[in-house]
Amino acid sequence: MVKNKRDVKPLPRRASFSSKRAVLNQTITKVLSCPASSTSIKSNSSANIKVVVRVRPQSIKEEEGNNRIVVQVVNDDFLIFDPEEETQGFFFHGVQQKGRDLLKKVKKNMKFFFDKIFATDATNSDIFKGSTYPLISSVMDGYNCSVFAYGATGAGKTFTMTGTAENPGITYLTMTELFKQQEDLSTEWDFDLGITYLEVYNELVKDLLHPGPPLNLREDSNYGVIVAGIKVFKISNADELFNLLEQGNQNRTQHPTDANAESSRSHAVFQVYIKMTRKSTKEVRTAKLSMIDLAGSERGSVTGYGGARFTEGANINKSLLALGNCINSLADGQRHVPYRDSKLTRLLKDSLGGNCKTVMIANVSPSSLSFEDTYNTLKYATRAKKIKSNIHMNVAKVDLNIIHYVKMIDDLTNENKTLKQQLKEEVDKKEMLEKECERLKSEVEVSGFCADVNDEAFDKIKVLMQQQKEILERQFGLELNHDVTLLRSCLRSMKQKTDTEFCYITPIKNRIRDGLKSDLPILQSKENSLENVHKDEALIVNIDKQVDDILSEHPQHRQYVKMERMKLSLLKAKHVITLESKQSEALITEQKEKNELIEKMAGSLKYFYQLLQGHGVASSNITKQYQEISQSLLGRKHVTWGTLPDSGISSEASIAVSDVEEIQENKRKTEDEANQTFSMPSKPTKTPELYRVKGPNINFSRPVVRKMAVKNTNNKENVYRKPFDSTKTSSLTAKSVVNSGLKSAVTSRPKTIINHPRFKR
Ligand SMILES: Nc1ncnc2c1ncn2[C@@H]1O[C@H](COP(=O)(O)OP(=O)(O)OP(=O)(O)O)[C@@H](O)[C@H]1O
Repeated sequence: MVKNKRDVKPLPRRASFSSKRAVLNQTITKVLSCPASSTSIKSNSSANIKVVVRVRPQSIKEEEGNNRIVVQVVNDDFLIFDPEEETQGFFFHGVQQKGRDLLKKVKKNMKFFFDKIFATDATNSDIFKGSTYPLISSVMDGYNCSVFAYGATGAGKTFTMTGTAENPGITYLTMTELFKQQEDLSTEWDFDLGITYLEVYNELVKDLLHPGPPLNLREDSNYGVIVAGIKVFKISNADELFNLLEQGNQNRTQHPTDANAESSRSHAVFQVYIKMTRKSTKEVRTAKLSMIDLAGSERGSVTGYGGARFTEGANINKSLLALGNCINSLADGQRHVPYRDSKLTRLLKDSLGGNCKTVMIANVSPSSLSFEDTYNTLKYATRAKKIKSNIHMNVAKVDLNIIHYVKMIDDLTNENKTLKQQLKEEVDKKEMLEKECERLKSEVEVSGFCADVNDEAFDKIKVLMQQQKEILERQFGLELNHDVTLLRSCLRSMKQKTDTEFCYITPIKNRIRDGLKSDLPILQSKENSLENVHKDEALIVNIDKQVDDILSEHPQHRQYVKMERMKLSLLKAKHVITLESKQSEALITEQKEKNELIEKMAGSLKYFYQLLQGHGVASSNITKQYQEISQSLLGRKHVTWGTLPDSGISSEASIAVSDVEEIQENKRKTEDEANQTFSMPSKPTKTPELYRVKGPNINFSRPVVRKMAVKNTNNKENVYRKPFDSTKTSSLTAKSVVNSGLKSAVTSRPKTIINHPRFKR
């Protein structure tokens, strides 16, 4: 039983939470161990706002005034407002009259139905179980959700949302459950969680956790209305939340009024941003959970205040009126909804008519003292029931066209085959070089020449041969370093591109084009160091010429020169072997990673196909494509469909490397295709203009909650870097650059060395 506001325990926004933490934790544990209510929010693409009504107990004042009870809760979804009293008959001079007592007011006796009705004995944990508990799994599935408490001043909104230390409100209960579910899912998902807490007071938006000047609202195509400059706090457990809530509530504007001793004079909006990344597939889900404690509406006469308090009240009423108008427009299905009439309605735009599962908690007093307020609240709540919102999961890959997956898997499979073939060639080449090395070694031994000649020509030859050796050694060092680094960096950047873009819809053309830009600096550096190598090569040729000239005059030194040149050849052969084996190593690693990637993609493909199927949007074409790709992977080795926990299929599949010709044919086709499709500039003359990339990223470290990018049904295309100007292009193509990076690293350099005139000798 509620006494007067001043008689009941203080609300936590003024109480010290820390001292009551222990009691509270026990209560929470009890609350959360109770089974959840059967109320459920269905994950339809279109859902009505769920409306629950909470009737608070009478306050002492109401009780003492012996006021009539005007709300009769009949069962958990039906109540009668202003019920008929027991008919006792109307007697006049002891005689029962036929008509009714005209002095008595006619009762409204109105029947209201809601999704759930909580009578006066309901606790906050009951409200939690019947309202926000079902929302939590929706949040985890990537749906935006919101809950707001609506009602007249003193109707129990803050008690419901914030509660007391003994009877914690649903904000705390919801967050505790959210953390619990987060922990349960932590083996499969990585979580990023941030919160904001703000108030709208006198039409000004203020950060409650980081007080400062008023903040502005901005529209974001993905996240609807966002608050520019609000500070997002990262939290990882309920305790941290507790402190922040306490801190925020301290900052909330609150003044006593006649109607409510601790009346909240502002609308408080608590928001949680969640980003979930599936560890296995890198699927990203984002969701926003908003919990709103509205300021109470009041009649000027009831508050009994003038001046600042009156302005306050007028602003509250103005924003609530705007809210009522929005509710009416949405309920009537009107195209224009006046969200812009107040800051509150702009903030609630998402929750009311956007991509959001919403629960409205209508708080009412049962006493006839609040007759009008209760009646209005029930009427608005009834209107709100009619609002439908279009909801969708904020899952980065749900709208991925399955054909892209098929193409990506095909590409990777082909690439894998090519890599295997290259690897085989490298191994063969290495064997050949080792044999050549042995041969040269034995030749040197057989020649058995010992240079003891001591004349000027011989000294000159000696110096020149020594110079040549030094140049070659420097060249080898450079080549080894450069080619291996280049190959590694090419492979790494290719892998990064595939990995990061694995989970978004990215037209392959754009993806490769973007990737090329990052390869350009590497190609540039390759060009530079190749220039040095060419200079060295010219020097070597020059030295050779000088030696040959000397030999023509002093043929007696031919034997010595031959031996020295053989030594150099031996040196080159060893160098090539080292280079080959380093490159083979990198290729083996790359091949392993490609296999893993194919395996991951196979798992993702299955998961998303099931997801589409679950949502009833897997068309026969998609099903056919899916079956084709799964057929082509089944029966091949190393592709395990069971990478996702629910995949069910555990058969092993292979990516066969059977036909070298087929591989080359495929590669040729792909290159032709890429050549026809696009080209790129010969030089990165200026930094390409960057465009906003919409992706499911939440940058909590930034002060502004910007673009918590989620794919929007209206906005399916990602925005990429500005395409290159096709008029300024060279004949380089995506594939050719990536391939040439690879090819040159893998094959060109060794070939250059083997074909070098000195080496051939
Ligand atoms: N279900 C309840 N059980 C016990 N006490 C309650 C309940 N609901 C509300 N109260 C008490 O009623 C008083 C008014 O509640 P509360 O401050 O939550 O109203 P409010 O709707 O937030 O008002 P305002 O809009 O003016 O801030 C408080 O003292 C609160 O403790």
